[in-house]
Amino acid sequence: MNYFDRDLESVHQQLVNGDVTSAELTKQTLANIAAQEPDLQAYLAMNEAAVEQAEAVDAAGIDPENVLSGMPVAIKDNLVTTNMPTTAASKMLENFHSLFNATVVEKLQAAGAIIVGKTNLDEFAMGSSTEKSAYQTTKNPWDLTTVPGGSSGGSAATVSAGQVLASLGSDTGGSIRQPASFTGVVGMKPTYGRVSRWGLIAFGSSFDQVGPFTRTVKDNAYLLNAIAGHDDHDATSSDQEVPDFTAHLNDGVQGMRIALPQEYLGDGIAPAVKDAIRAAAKQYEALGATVETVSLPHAKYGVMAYYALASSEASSNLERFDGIRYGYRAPEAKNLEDLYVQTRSTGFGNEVKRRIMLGTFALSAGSFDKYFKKAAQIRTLIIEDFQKVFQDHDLIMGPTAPTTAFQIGAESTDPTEMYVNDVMTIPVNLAGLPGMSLPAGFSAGLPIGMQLIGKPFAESTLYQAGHAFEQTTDFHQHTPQLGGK
Ligand SMILES: NC(=O)C[C@H](N)C(=O)O
Repeated sequence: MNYFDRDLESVHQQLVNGDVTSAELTKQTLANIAAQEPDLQAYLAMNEAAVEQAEAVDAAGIDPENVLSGMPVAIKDNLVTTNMPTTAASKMLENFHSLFNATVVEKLQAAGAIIVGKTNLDEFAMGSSTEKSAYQTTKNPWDLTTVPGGSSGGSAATVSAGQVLASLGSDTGGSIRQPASFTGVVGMKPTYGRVSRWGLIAFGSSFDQVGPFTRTVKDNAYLLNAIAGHDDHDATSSDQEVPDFTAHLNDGVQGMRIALPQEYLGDGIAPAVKDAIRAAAKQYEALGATVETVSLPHAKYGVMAYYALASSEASSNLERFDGIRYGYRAPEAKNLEDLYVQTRSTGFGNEVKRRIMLGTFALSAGSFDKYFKKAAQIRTLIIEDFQKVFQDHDLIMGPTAPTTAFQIGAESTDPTEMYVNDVMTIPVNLAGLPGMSLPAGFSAGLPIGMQLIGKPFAESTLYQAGHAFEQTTDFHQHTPQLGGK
């Protein structure tokens, strides 16, 4: 059993008709995950109570109005849960159990979704390959020798492998969109503030957003319907009205003004990726949209600004992991200072330590103006670049990542090689805009992702344009290597 060729509505219909119960579906889902887990390594924890929870939904009756009722889903292991451990893929949080659920977890459960397990990530969401997990490297279902992207690699892989129809990830600089691109699924990074961050383990608090992975654009809209909205626990969550994100899916792109930034088809982008995006632009024109080349002149400084700002925020957010309040504690410390040093030296992996040091340096008295302040100024210039383009365009299109999935181990020597993966996703986080990746082609058997970027809170426009593209292409219907097993 897998979910290829199925979507939320079709499975929901089976549940409503009684063709299958949520408990049966959940058992099949768990069995399928267990069978593929030795190859895929997408999960860090399974929900022991999943079947019991599904039985409870069956007993209460599947809600015919809610496609998530009784539906198995997965979540990234940096979203806290009371009934499963939360590690953020760090040794620091080995065996950590939260006393509360993340708001998005509460919302999924309120909708009747069955959270089957928690997916692997780069430690504390720092990375673009899941190789930085302290526990395991998730594989890409399209080619098990390649990475699924990151940091939400487990959430992307489980949907791509047909194990669940939906999962949640988080995106600070590309962590939903880049893995979606690498694994051939749909991934949405909502507008900053659209989804509550309460219970998401903080990395870069002015960037982090939770968002869904799905096989189709419509399914993605359903998931965002379920998780969006203001939350009193998160002061940065917006009180903007939450529309029905499925409402405009069939409106098409006739008359839509799409911008294609020249910088997004420049040096460093693989030729096959550029070709796929040019073909997608033609497709949009054929569907009645106009596509115009524009410029985002400061986008190229985005990666530098991000690594100063996000690392600064990380250095502050990760201060709490001191060996006393949470998780891991070094066993043989001589005194308090030694406890801090030993705990943090052995509890954090190298990439996390690198970011903490980078951030601490950028925030230090002698460097603040030179790095942090400069980066904040670049952030403003990038926001202004987008504002200018959006004065006379409805959305921006381009590649999600410069390449398709790379080999495991390929980018492990120079950390900055990994950082440039996010060159086209990071500006979107710097500006707080919504961005979505969807399948737009293949190169040597590996998926290529297209990124659509919208105005603040215009996720509906992205879904509308994404759905129009998906309806006229079949990239989302291909089955990965692992699916043949
Ligand atoms: N968290 C993210 O969005 C991933 C990004 N590649 C980073 O390492 O910061």
